[in-house]
Amino acid sequence: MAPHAETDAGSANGGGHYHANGIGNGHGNGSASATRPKFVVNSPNVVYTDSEIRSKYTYRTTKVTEGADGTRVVTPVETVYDFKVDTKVPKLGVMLVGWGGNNGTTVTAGIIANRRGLVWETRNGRQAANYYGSVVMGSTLKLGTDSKTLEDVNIPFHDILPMVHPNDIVIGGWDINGMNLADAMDRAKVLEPSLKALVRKEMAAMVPLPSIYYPDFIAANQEDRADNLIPGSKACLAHVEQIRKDIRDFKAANNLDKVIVQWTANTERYADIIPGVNDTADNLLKAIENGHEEVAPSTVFAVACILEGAPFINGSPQNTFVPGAIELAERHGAFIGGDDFKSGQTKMKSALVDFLINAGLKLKSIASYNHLGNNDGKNLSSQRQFRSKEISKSNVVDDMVAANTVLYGKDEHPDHVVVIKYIPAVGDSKRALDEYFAEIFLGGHQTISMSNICEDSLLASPLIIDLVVITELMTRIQWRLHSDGDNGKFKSFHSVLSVLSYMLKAPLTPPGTPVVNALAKQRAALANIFRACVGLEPESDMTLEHKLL
Ligand SMILES: NC(=O)c1ccc[n+]([C@@H]2O[C@H](COP(=O)([O-])OP(=O)(O)OC[C@H]3O[C@@H](n4cnc5c(N)ncnc54)[C@H](O)[C@@H]3O)[C@@H](O)[C@H]2O)c1
Ligand SMILES: O=P([O-])([O-])O[C@@H]1[C@@H](O)[C@H](O)[C@@H](O)[C@H](O)[C@@H]1O
Repeated sequence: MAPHAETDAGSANGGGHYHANGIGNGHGNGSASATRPKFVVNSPNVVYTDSEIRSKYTYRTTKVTEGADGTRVVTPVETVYDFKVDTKVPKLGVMLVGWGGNNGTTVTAGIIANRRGLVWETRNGRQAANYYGSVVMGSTLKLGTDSKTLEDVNIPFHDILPMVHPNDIVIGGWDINGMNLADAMDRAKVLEPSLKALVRKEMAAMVPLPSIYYPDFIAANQEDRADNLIPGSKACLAHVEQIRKDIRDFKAANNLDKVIVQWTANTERYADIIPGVNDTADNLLKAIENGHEEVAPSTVFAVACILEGAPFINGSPQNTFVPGAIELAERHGAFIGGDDFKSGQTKMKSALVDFLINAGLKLKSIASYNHLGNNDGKNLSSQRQFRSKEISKSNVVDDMVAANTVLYGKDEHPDHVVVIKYIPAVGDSKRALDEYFAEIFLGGHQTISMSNICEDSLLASPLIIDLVVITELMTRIQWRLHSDGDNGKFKSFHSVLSVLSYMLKAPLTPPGTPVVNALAKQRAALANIFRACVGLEPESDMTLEHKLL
């Protein structure tokens, strides 16, 4: 049976415009246009204009100090902020580094399928495109309580503030392999043939831009892919300038208002942090100019994006953001975020460990094994690249353990092993086997064993979308202290977007600030920051209205 839905991309997409290295319906948002909010907050602290939402928000925290006699003194603290949200949703472009990979091809096909409302045949019947797995497009958050029924009123997460719709995102990018996206989609072996048939024509027109390739940073087994290269095998200013030009050209060719760059290329080995080389912004720029061999391709991309003013997100575990890169981002007020998409096994871990430890169950060991057969797994079969992943997968429990001093003494923590094996036969359908072993009441034990088949790219692709949509929104949110007065200067959030942590295994945070890995806390932070931008209190789940009756 012929797949259901048009196969002629042009008509199906309303005469969509396709640019080399980019897709888009050409009728996205056009130039930025103000988007009407989905609800109106009835408060003297919230003001709506044609182009902005302004809110006065009282942030309530609790400071703890040590009293003279050792007693802890706890003091409620209030800080009043002014938030300003630009409600003009831009025409957004995303450039993926590693566009021809499993994630890159899958997310591209997924956006095309959703944009065109595709339905395709599978062995289980007809399947419609969706954005399941995206917290922005697939989940809701509580707005408040119905004044009559006292029932929760929940809204799509996407509706809390004006956000880019993924269907309108124009995608392009780079790859060291020159295969067009349709053939690369076949190579990835992720999607149903009937879906691939419907997007093939559009994807065949997309060819990744040549990229930089420094062989020592990824597994040697990746060498046979490297046929689409910018000349040069180590960092240099020419590489930075070429990437910056590629971003400018992509933006102009697609009539974009903004471009965000995301690394979904192979996992690199860690770079050594070397004083005088990558420890400061100036040293890093000098090291690139001098062709220092310890500067990774991902760091060169990060520097290029920072200098070009394009937010850069690292979806892989390597230490792309060496201290010099972070300092450079802060100097330029450029947004960076990372590291390593939190897609399957680790996402489960960050929820389960939170549950066990907060239930007072003493987690004693975690054994995390998985095998997979895609190219990511092939690259990770090399020890130095695996080590990058082992670090990001292992540190995810640290904050939850450290927070419970009842269960854990100083420097005490569960045993934790991470094993990843490459077994080509299973392809992108990663098999994760986990065992959680905990001590319970009176010397008892609880052992939780789980098998988790994570179809890697289908779990990671929605995260790529969330990271992009939320990062773009963050470029339109500014704050100031209310006490600064009407002439106070508004500022953006810190360059390091720790608000992205829900989507990432090893959240990058502003220097000196703590890392939060607990999944529920990460999501609450995201939702409550956006609630604050429309003057709403954090959702406390106290529901006193249902208790003080
Ligand atoms: N569930 C997931 O898929 C998941 C979860 C977390 C993290 N990640 C990370 O995301 C990344 C991509 O995963 P994938 O499954 O798409 O891998 P993949 O191997 O299929 O794709 C990576 C692509 O990057 C390209 N590439 C390598 N070096 C490059 C460079 N310097 N410039 C441009 N392109 C380059 C490769 O040719 C390949 O096409 C990996 O680092 C992986 O560890 C994936
Ligand atoms: O996100 P998650 O499922 O915990 O971790 C995954 C690893 O288990 C897998 O081996 C790797 O190939 C993916 O890139 C991803 O990092």
